[in-house]
Amino acid sequence: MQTLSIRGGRVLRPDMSVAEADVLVDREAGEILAVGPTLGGDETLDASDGLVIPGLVNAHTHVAMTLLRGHADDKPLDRWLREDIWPVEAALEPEDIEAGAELGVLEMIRSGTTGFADMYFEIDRTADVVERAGLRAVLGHGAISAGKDDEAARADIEESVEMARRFDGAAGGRISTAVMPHSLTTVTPELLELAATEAADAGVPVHYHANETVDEVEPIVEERGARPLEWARDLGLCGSEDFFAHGVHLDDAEIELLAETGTGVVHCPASNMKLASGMAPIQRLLDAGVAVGLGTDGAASNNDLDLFDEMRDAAMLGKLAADDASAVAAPDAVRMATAGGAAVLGLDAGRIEAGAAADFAVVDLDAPHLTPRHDPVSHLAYAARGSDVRHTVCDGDVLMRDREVLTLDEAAVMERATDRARALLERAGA
Ligand SMILES: N[C@@H](CCSC[C@H]1O[C@@H](n2cnc3c(=O)[nH]cnc32)[C@H](O)[C@@H]1O)C(=O)O
Ligand SMILES: [Zn+2]
Repeated sequence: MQTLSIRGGRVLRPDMSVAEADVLVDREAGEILAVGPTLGGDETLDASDGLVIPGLVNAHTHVAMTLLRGHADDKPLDRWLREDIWPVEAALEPEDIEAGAELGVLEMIRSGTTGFADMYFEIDRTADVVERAGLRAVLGHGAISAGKDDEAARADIEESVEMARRFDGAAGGRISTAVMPHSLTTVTPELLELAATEAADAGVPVHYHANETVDEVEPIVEERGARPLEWARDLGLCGSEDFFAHGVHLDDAEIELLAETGTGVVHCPASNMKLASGMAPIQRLLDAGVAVGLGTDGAASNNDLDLFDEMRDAAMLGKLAADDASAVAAPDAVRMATAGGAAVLGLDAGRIEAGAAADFAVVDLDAPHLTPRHDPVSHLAYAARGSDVRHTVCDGDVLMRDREVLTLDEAAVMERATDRARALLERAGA
């Protein structure tokens, strides 16, 4: 057995307590063997002055949108998508997806993220990047009906189903998939239903956008006489494996429905603030026992893929939304970014304990903004940043050691993404 030992640091336990301990990993099984005092190993990672935390989970993103970072800011969702994003996305080529996914994955590894859910185009390219870069992902082809004739819209859903079948279990099991109809308002009811049936048939979840803005909720209430998630449940989109992004505008009955059905919600606080979509009722979701994870959404509405920012934003916005400073406390934010997201995505990760997947990050606490160290969990939620991550490990493999990413050529990735982004905007006439 090949072992890896993370030594000399402190460990964040599943109950959010912190203890001095080493972590011993079975590299081949990609599993944590033990957490305890001075454990030897074939290879060692230095965690002194550090905190070992579960790898962060970015439960909703469009990873190749890194190419559109800073392309269009300061507009609401509908106008932002229609005027700025969709026209450029129409000019995307497979090579762009690859370059953008490499950039996004690089940024995620650097900031301690080891698992993500991605809804985008050309997922074979993203799958290839994930395979090479070494992290975990739930991938899906985002399918949309808006702007397409019936036949093209149906073909898009069919492509999403086919991709989900093809890539489920890829990269030695690090990749799983979902059928991903874009949203409750941009995909026709017939095709939403088809997505649900086909996903069940393929044994994969459904992932979509829902209740992001008031403008999306109102037409459904008017046309269907039901709240969007009540209607989504009737279409078959609210199973215990299924998950959706946003859930900004939810009423009590919908929250109860989500708890009862086990449907996962991915909270994207930065995107919700930037597009002025609103404040999601996160404390109410947590109180009701709904499974909640955190997502950055795409880099064009965030504008980065740093889950540390998301933890802080979730805690801050959660308090504002509840008008209560005790709402969405630091441990809640950290839990959503780790075990919460892992549960939403169906990953056996998100906790540092024997038997769990060896997905973790070591946060360097030796920094002015993390001094003094009264409470490391408070620091994770409120003071730490992605750039404080020293090592990142996924599936027992070291993806970043001493801030050097080992699985991607950082300079080459940034250069290629810059070139492809420039050419893309030129091609799209943007
Ligand atoms: N096959 C589809 C692509 C859908 S991918 C997912 C889409 O979600 C878009 N997107 C990114 N962020 C958000 C958001 O916050 N709400 C809704 N859509 C978003 C993104 O730009 C992308 O077009 C097509 O033919 O257009
Ligand atoms: Zn999104």
